[in-house]
Amino acid sequence: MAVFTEVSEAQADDLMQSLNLGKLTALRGIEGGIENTNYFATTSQGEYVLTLFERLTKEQLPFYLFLMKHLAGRGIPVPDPAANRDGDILHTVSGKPAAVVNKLAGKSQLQPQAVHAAAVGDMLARMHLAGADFNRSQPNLRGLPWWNETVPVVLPHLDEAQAALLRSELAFQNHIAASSAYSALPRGPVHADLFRDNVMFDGEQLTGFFDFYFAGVDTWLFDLAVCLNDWCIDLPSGLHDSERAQAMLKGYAAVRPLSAAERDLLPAMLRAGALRFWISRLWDYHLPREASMLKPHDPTHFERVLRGRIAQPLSL
Ligand SMILES: Nc1ncnc2c1ncn2[C@@H]1O[C@H](COP(=O)(O)OP(=O)(O)OP(=O)(O)O)[C@@H](O)[C@H]1O
Ligand SMILES: N[C@@H](CCO)C(=O)O
Repeated sequence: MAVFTEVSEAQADDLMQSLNLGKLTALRGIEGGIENTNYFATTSQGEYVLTLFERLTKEQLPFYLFLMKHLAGRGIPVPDPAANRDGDILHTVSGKPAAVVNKLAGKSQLQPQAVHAAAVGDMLARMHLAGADFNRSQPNLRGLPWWNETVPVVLPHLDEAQAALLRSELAFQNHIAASSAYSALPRGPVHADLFRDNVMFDGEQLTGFFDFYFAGVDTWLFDLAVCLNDWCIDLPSGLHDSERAQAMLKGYAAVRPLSAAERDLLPAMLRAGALRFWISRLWDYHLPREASMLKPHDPTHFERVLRGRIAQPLSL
């Protein structure tokens, strides 16, 4: 259940009418998700998603919402936040910041084949290019500074071998981030959390992707590494699937070829992507927040992925 804040039909109807989206005919709480309150709202005009932001602030939200609007305007299939007569896309419902977006068609593909990985690679590259001239900037709030802050907090919960791995990988990533090769990587707005549950498919056709609330400005290669670490890793073994990875890389490079610096640093960014989600899952697991984390994700999965990425670096 991901309804942390109740919204009445009257409240939702008022909002939908102020957005010129028609009269509310149905309102249904959405069960998935652990961060925000989400409802499907049906009106006389169509189907929408109403989100009340439980943790993100009014200062952080414009970056995500305007990025979605920018990408949607460029034909990227992402939810388009609805504006009121004054052009505002960030609203207030029950005292919480809120947004209304169009409902995307399709469903998640939780057992992807190479064809799905290729479609994600293609779409990710299109998103990177379409976002290149987005005029707002916000860092990836789950990037290196957050890893440096959070590792000492989770270390006491680990056994000796895990703690040694976490410390040494963090040192490696600090070293990489200070290198001139890393500075040469192209960057821009990235999704940073484009896992299987955030992409919709109709058969083999990618129909859209959502959940931009970990987006930020970072290297495009990091975004690709996050996708490779989810779409091209077998569950629950954590083993790399070469066929899906080659398909994703090919799909991406057909739209935006990787530079020499990106090819060189792909193994290091695959490790960075695994480290990022190992840390966040450890943090969520050992330091649960009130009224959230109904079912924390397994941190050991990304420990396995990281060990695999170190033992068998992916070479291009
Ligand atoms: N624009 C959309 N179109 C269709 N379905 C959506 C849309 N936005 C959200 N959903 C549905 O709502 C569910 C929850 O949304 P989401 O994943 O964004 O939750 P969250 O709590 O905000 O984030 P998290 O996944 O990080 O816990 C999704 O799994 C999806 O089924
Ligand atoms: N994709 C994240 C959850 C937050 O969206 C994870 O699997 O740890």
